[in-house]
Amino acid sequence: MIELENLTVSYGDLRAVDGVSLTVDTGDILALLGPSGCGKSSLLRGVVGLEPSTGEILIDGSSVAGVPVHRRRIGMVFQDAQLFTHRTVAGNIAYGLKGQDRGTIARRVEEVLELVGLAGMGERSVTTLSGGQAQRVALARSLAPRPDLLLLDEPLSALDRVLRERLSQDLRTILKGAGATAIYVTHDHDEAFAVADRVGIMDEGRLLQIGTPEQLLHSPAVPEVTDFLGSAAIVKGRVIEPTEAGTRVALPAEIEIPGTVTGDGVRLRITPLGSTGAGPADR
Ligand SMILES: Nc1ncnc2c1ncn2[C@@H]1O[C@H](COP(=O)(O)OP(=O)(O)OP(=O)(O)O)[C@@H](O)[C@H]1O
Repeated sequence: MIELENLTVSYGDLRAVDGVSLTVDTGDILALLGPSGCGKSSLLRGVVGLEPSTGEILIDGSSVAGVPVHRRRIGMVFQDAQLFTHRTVAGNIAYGLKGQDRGTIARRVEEVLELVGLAGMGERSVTTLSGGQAQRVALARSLAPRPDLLLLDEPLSALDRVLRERLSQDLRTILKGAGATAIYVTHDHDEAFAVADRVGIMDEGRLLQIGTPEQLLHSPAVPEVTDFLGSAAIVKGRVIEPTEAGTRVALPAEIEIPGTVTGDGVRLRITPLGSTGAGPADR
């Protein structure tokens, strides 16, 4: 379990993170969502120890104060994969496993490659990978040492929209498969809702509200949450079966949407909600 108590990260007079307190249970994924400059990356950098911070950071009840970055057992995945180009895929993943015997390393590398959907690609040069594959390798590299906490800073934002949507689904499956406790930073609502169990909305260094997508949309704590998320309705759909084209889902015959509709109809956008565990919903 990760607990932040009154975490503050300052650059001179600017409080980029301003007294944030939150908890992430073991195995849960929290997305931090907010406009550019609200302090999301600074929060991650404070937690991992790349920026000095005040307040408490507890991992499974123990404070990480004074623990150097490389001893914190925290993995990080960034927007660009930041792979070592002179190493193979397997060489990149093995990097975080130094000190273990070769057989153990080889087994773990295969295990995480399978987890991220790249089984058998260990000997490939990383320079031959697509952007999406490179991010999967970066994720595998971070997961390999079984970190207590994984921090992901806009890991999909360099990819195109279609790939981003597909990978956000996969990412949730991968993180859940690894049993990872994760904080996932993004400015994309759909991505946050697809990947996370709970979402925290940040603005100007403060955490405005933390909750499930339903709680944020239906019971916003402050008007700024609605300003940022916009109005949306969550309509639960029941998953019937997978089909060749996707998934067959039953929706209620009539749904209520916010606002007044004056035209001929409405267009709906479908966002699977990772947090419900109940399958796709219509938003
Ligand atoms: N090294 C730094 N020195 C001074 N100010 C900084 C530094 N890094 C970030 N800031 C400022 O801190 C505030 C928060 O920045 P941060 O990068 O944490 O926000 P963010 O929400 O991650 O933004 P983005 O989504 O654009 O990455 C911003 O006002 C930014 O200008």
